[in-house]
Amino acid sequence: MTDFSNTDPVLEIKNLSIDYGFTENAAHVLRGVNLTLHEGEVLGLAGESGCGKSTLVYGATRLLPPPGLIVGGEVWIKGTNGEKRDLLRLTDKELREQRWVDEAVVFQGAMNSLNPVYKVGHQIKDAIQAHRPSWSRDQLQKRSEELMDMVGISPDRLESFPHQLSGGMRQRVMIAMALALDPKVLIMDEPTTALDVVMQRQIVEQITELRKKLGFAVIFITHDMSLLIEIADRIAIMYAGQIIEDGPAMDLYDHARHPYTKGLINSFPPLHGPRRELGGIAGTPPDMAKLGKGCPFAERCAYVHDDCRTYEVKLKATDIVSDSPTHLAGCILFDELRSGKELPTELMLKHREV
Ligand SMILES: Nc1ncnc2c1ncn2[C@@H]1O[C@H](COP(=O)(O)OP(=O)(O)OP(=O)(O)O)[C@@H](O)[C@H]1O
Repeated sequence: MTDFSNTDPVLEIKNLSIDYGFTENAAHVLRGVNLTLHEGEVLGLAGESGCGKSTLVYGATRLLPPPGLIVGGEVWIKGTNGEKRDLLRLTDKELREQRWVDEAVVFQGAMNSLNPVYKVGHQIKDAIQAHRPSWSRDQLQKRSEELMDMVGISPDRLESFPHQLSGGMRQRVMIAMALALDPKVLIMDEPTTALDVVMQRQIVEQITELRKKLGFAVIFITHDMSLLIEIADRIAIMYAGQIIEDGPAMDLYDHARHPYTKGLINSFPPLHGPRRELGGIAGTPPDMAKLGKGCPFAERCAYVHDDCRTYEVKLKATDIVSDSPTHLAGCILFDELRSGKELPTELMLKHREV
């Protein structure tokens, strides 16, 4: 786990807002999200189903299908030439040219998106050729073999059809394809969810290895906090379309600030360390089409009080309780702590002590 906060950002999402629908009934699914990914960093994005993780990354990469609508914000990406451009303001042609080169996305359920009637090699070469039309057949073959090798599959499997590969192998092929043009940013939406735990582990280890070797930065989406702590340098937690906590992975895991993060961590068994009783979070996330004022977690929060009903969630430093200046949280308790009120004891404890 490394601190990348001093390295240059490769991706900066600023104040991104996304609606589903455009009538007065539109659901404001993403509300002013800020997120920064630094060069070479693995950023884990977690939160319960429906909190907006996929909407955030597909919106930020302009891959969001209708009725999703970007209603505001900026997404600055650093290209391979070092120049920063706002993805939301590129023309379609510019977008096509930079996609796969600057950033690549491995979609949720990607392993099922290989075309069943073409051999794997054909599909990898096709993807490369779209961006490197002048490459010879030999060059395409060589790069495809290199990519298969990189993700731990024998290059002779280029001759296989997707159904001849296991789920884990198909997922690796998708990762190979995403890395084909050496992108600086790799976005992975639940890349291991459909796989058994052994395969999950192997894929996570492989991504870690490849990241070290090739130096790309990763946004890794999952709802599995235990898995995230294995791979991420930094973790951002989403709830009801907002980032409610963002901090160095270990600090966030050990000493979660937001009551929601605490509940989320407590919902998964730890991969290492002593066994502990699992909790969970009572209730369900709010209906995004009917969000009112105040903290959207208030209804489910054990520490809720009157002021939470009008509190406007805003990420702020929590260095008042830790020495990590980059650990941010959007919870009224920390504002109150600053003004002299005490924090509930459970929130002062390290997660391992709870
Ligand atoms: N096509 C759509 N029309 C209306 N609302 C949608 C649509 N797609 C998603 N939503 C809503 O947007 C919210 C965020 O969904 P999103 O898929 O981004 O969440 P997620 O955190 O990625 O969930 P998961 O972990 O299940 O993939 C949800 O409340 C969902 O109901």
